[in-house]
Amino acid sequence: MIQPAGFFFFSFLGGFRPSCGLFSVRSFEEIPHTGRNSWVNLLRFWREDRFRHLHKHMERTFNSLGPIYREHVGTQSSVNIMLPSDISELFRSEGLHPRRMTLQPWATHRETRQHGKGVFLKNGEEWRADRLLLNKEVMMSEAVRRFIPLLDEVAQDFCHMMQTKVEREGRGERGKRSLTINPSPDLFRFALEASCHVLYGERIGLFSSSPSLESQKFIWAVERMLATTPPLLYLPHRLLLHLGAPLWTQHASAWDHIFTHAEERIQRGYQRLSHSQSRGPEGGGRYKGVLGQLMAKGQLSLELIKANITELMAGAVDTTAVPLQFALFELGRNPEVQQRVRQQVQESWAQAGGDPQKALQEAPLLKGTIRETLRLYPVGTTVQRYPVKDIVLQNYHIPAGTMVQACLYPLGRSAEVFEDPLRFDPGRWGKSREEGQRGGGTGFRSLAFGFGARQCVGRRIAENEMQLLLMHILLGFDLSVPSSEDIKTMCTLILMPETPPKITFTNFWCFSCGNQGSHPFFLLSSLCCSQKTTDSK
Ligand code: HEM
Repeated sequence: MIQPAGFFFFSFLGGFRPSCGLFSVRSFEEIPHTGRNSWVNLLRFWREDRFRHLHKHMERTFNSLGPIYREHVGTQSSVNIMLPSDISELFRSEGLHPRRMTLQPWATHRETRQHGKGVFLKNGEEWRADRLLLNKEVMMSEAVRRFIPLLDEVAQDFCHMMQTKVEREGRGERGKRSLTINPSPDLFRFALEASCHVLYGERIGLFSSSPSLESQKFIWAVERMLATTPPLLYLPHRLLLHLGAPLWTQHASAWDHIFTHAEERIQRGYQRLSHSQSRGPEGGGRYKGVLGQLMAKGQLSLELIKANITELMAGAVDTTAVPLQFALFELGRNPEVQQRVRQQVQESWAQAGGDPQKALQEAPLLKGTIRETLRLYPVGTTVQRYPVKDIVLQNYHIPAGTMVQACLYPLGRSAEVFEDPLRFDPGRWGKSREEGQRGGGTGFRSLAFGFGARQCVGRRIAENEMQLLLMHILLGFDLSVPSSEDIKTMCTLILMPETPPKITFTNFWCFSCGNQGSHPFFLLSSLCCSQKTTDSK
């Protein structure tokens, strides 16, 4: 069994202590709870619309019951925690194959519809072996180096599309035109275009004047799947399935659409790959996306490749499009922060000589911006684990197999964990661990992508995709917001704004030569023009 580095050392220090001299461990039953009757609790959830505001409900409950509580709602029971020290203890006790709560309705759907039955339900060593093969194509630095240019191309195209829009529809004098829009639909298109480029190695033309209806339908299907999942987690969904409940029907048809979309693209990718292989070595040199890599290597069966690509596609769009909305909003309402990040980005881009990966490496505030956004607005509000051995949290005994949830929304906004928690400060992540972060230094504060063997497999795609887009936006536009009031949020399966925020984009312009934003040297006209002179030599 493979364990994270340091596991044995930590388990030796912090393993389960049934009771120790000074204070004895309290029983599981003594953990504060929100009510023992899970069906009464479920009714309360429905009545008070708590599914939509689960993150706020958790925050309130921690405030009233303390840093650990039990909750029983419908078919789900969990122990909820929020302090980094407890979360680190939980992750130390995870096995190789924690079951993930969110996959249950999906798994039932797959079983009943006979879609590659069982493919997603692999566990243990078998699952781990597949995941390691997948990691090579999406997580390892060699893979990241290959797909960054693809993401960069889409990010630059997004900015050109936006520039044209601002010039055409914006107000103000030439060179400083502004346009206030809800960027959400464009960000969804960006996320889908970027993930298709990386996964299938092909562009799907979503920035063209007539983007395909098929792609828009895919975006709607993912939204519907996410929105219908939370209630299904708390209800006996096999029963719903047999009753033909509308919620279940919507959920199932959304999944069917996602599977069909992925199936068609995979089929096309497969044909392209066979075609290029038949043309001999000269056809095989170009990077063909994750799908092409997996097919060319042939280590996973076609069934498994399909399953993994479908899962990646389903997880790829909303997860990045939504935090980008929050990031633009926070940068827009914090102009000094925006200027600090922009300055770093300008310098790093100027020094990187057009190499996007180098530019990102030299601009840590961009990474800080993403971390800070996900601290305040975690896409997934919880990370769940089933410990494989008994553990002690807050001096309560937690039996192996209990579902324990690390609650990221209350964690990210806790004054016990973060100094001035509501301040948007990308710089806090570059500081030494103790600065800007409270409560001792075990880490486990930035957990938006989960942790360990089962952490988000799309993490590197997501981080680079979001950073590249923000980099080009900051190079090309000044951002502001018409209203700096806090955004009201709601939970579907992911945390999102109740109403997408409006953002004002103002084009930058070099007054000397007329170069427009997104040009690396746009602001300092001397740099812009000197670059032109150098180029023309
Ligand atoms: C800001 C963006 C994203 C966030 C915050 C995020 C967050 C997460 C989290 C918390 C998990 C569960 C991890 C755990 O239990 O330890 C997860 C799993 C997963 N994510 Fe992401 N994700 C993001 C973007 C993406 C993208 C872009 C993709 C696909 C390209 C993706 C695909 C997946 C998949 C397939 C899993 C399941 C992995 C497994 O169980 O093996 N995610 N994600």
